[in-house]
Amino acid sequence: KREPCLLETKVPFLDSAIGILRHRVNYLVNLRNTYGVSIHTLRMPFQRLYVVHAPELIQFIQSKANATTFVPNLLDFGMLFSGLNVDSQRCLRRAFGLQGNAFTMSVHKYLLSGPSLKAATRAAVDRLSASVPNNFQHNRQEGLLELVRRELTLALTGAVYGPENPYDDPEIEAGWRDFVPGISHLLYSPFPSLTAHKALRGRSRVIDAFRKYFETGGHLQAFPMVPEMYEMNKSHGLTSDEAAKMEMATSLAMLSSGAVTSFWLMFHILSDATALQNIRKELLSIIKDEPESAETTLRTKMLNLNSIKERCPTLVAMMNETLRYHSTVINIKQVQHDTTLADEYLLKKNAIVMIPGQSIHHNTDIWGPGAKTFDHHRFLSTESKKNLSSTSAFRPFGAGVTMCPGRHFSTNVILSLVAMIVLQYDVMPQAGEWVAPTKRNADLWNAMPKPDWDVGVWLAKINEEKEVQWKFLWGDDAAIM
Ligand code: HEM
Repeated sequence: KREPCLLETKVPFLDSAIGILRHRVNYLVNLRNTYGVSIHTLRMPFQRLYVVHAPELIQFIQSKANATTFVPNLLDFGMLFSGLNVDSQRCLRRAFGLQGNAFTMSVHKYLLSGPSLKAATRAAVDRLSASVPNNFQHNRQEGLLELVRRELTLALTGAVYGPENPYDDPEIEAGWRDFVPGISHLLYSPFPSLTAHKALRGRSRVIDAFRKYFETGGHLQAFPMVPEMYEMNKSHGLTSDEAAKMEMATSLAMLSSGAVTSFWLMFHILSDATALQNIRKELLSIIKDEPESAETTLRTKMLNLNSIKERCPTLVAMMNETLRYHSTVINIKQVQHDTTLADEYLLKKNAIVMIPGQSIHHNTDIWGPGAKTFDHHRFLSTESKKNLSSTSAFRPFGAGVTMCPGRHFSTNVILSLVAMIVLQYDVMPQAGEWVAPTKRNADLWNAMPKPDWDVGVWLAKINEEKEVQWKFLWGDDAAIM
């Protein structure tokens, strides 16, 4: 009786499974909207789930005092979809317990801040500035998601895996794309080998490529994070082949949300003429003309992308609003022992606590009456900006010790890609007008929802810029001044 109330119990144990299958990412938020509860229980076969919606309860769960009661556990998720064998799983559980894994530790060490974050960002930006002019051709027609996805995949993986990046091979990139839709099957299907056959074949192709990459020393030329986590996994007893599989976890963290975020950000910018104009104006105000050289007749314009966060408030505000408005993040923690939350709710040992980000991001008490609409001005106001630093209000990257350590790397690279596109191209909808795709089929496990269909666009190089040669770089902070 003291447990949070149980909702939807027409068919015991199966209501929730059916609800998730039918409504996917919207299921938990629909329940909150229907019943208006702060916390409730869902019963799944062999598992109790508590879904927490109220900011004050979330604060209790996240408090330092409760850090050992509510423990995140991403290791199981990583091991499940990377296909590690039982011995390797045992090794990693023994080595790390619930304290992350070699991958999460290395990302925290290398990408969270400092010179290594700068080096990784710079490597990704260099790749983008070389590839955008080749792939974004005048008059090209393609899906917007597909355009940004390919650019980001090659830039992010290139920066991390170095010159021998397995994803440079289109076959391997296609293998990854085949694999991603299978993740939901690995999580929920009793027979993934039957229901996700194509996805598992794609995974094998990617893993084989990584085996070869490590065997031939490709990792020795990579960002130091890669050899470090490989060696760490081997030192805990994984064979080389099994350690290579853990790159599925790195790839998923790196690739699952960035392209979708860029798609929605681009969509909102392009479909709002005022926003687009303001963003172009802000970017143009920080461009420098390079001194003319005898070698070329083109004018060279240089943009230090490192200054965007300081000098382009509208672009940054739209990025934050894209994350707030669209995020489908669900934080998952495991209850370590029977406990009473906020002196009221009994939570049982081994149950899973789920915190849907949308309950917070669309909460009118926090964000005002317009919480459920996209507002490109929202984060220009001081009041809303204050909320950015509170994970009880803004949590697209999670919260606490497991808060996404790749958040700065990904925002740096996404903002850079968007700046390169809007400065050089007019991007028009093939359909004649911008129509936002629905997100009904988005995956429950992804922090950002993929659109149900891609939006066909038509690229036109901006006329004035035909005579211009662009130089995009990620400079030192001092260069901003
Ligand atoms: C827009 C892009 C991204 C979004 C929205 C995003 C979101 C998230 C979220 C919601 C979590 C779970 C946090 C929690 O449980 O509290 C997470 C964890 C993580 N992310 Fe990201 N992420 C992005 C990009 C990246 C990139 C590019 C990398 C790495 C290169 C990365 C690496 C990680 C890692 C290692 C974790 C696990 C942290 C831990 O357990 O300690 N992410 N991310």
